[in-house]
Amino acid sequence: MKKIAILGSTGSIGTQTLDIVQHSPEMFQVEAISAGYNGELVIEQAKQFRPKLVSVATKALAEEVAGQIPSGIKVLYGEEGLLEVAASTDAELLVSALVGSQGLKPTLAAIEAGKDIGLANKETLVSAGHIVTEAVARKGVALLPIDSEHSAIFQCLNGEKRSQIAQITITASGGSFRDRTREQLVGVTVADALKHPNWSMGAKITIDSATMVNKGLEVMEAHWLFGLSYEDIKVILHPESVIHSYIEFVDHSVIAQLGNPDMRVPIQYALTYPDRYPTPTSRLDLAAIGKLHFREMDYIRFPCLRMAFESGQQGGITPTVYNAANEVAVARFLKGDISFLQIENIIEAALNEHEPHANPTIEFIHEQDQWARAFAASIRF
Ligand SMILES: NC(=O)C1=CN([C@@H]2O[C@H](COP(=O)(O)OP(=O)(O)OC[C@H]3O[C@@H](n4cnc5c(N)ncnc54)[C@H](OP(=O)(O)O)[C@@H]3O)[C@@H](O)[C@H]2O)C=CC1
Ligand SMILES: CC(=O)[C@@H](O)[C@H](O)COP(=O)(O)O
Ligand SMILES: [Mn+2]
Repeated sequence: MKKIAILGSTGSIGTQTLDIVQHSPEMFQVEAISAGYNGELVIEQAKQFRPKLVSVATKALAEEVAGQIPSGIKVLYGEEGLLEVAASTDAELLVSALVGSQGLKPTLAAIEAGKDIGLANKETLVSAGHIVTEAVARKGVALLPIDSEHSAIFQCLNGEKRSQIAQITITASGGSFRDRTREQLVGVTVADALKHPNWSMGAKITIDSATMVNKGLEVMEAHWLFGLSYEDIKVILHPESVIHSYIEFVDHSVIAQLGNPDMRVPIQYALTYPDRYPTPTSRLDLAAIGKLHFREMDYIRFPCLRMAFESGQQGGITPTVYNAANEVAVARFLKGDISFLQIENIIEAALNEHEPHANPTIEFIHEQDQWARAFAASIRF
């Protein structure tokens, strides 16, 4: 039985992780879970999965939750609660599925505590890739990708030598506004932006898919996960999200990983790696699908992807700034405070304003993350 902990148990990845556990209860034991503000759901999860530890965002909610779940389950809150869920229990593996760079500190704490990581929270690697990968190597833990594209590449790499990769190609669905011109993006609504064509995900990543920031974060995530230079990472538009990504090797042989768009497949693979077991998902029927489509990526239509490549290539503190500015810009868009196209204006302004800095310490990363957030929040149009 594998003992796991989940950061973000009430989110899209968190609930799908618990769905996997529910499907194979003999395989997993949930030691600890963390939620933010969804008290009702975390109470239900605590009753069903009986973890030893639950954490929520605030003290008031912790008190409310403690009164409604079986006695004996410890309830914590805030950053201390996240750190305890990540690092303090007997869990062997942490599913890191908070949204945003708030996942960085608890994910690092879990690594330092010797736990394997199932990584959904890509912002952690974007914001502090060199710190996270150094800690992973020093502690000898496994960093197992949950993000569908990175799970695909990881699966394609089984038994292959990384030195024999010519390039990897990450597929992008194009998000909710794939077929609109830039002119047609003026005045789009939050509700429209939240309609992803293929995946049901949290609000922040769904907006990131529409701006193509998600693909930008994934390019930087792939750089750190697979040790690839940015010249060897390509992005292609693939509207169906059936090919999750592929690798071309030096002999021009190409290996791809395919499947219906369902995150429970990569989540379970991270939980059970290197073994595979049945999942409660549907089988891929290529004959029924008939055709798959591909298009060259248009970096003028999607400037956030261009800025992501530039930020990754600049390295140092720049990806931290790109990510933090985007997090604030997306929150402002979701609140109705700015328009869709102003998300990219905010990222660009933060990148222009920041001072590049190579090899930042974790303290400087946290400081610059805060600087970029304050800057992105201060911009008026
Ligand atoms: N969803 C998907 O299919 C995919 C997601 N990812 C990545 O996985 C991560 C999670 O995404 P997703 O599951 O969609 O996001 P969701 O928004 O659905 O879930 C986020 C989780 O984080 C919790 N949370 C948010 N704010 C706080 C806070 N201040 N304190 C404590 N907990 C908090 C939420 O709690 P609550 O709801 O209780 O407030 C929720 O459990 C992201 O980094 C995303 O990019 C990667 C690939 C696919
Ligand atoms: C499911 C998953 O991994 C998401 O990150 C997905 O990739 C979003 O889709 P697009 O960013 O390709 O629209
Ligand atoms: Mn993805």
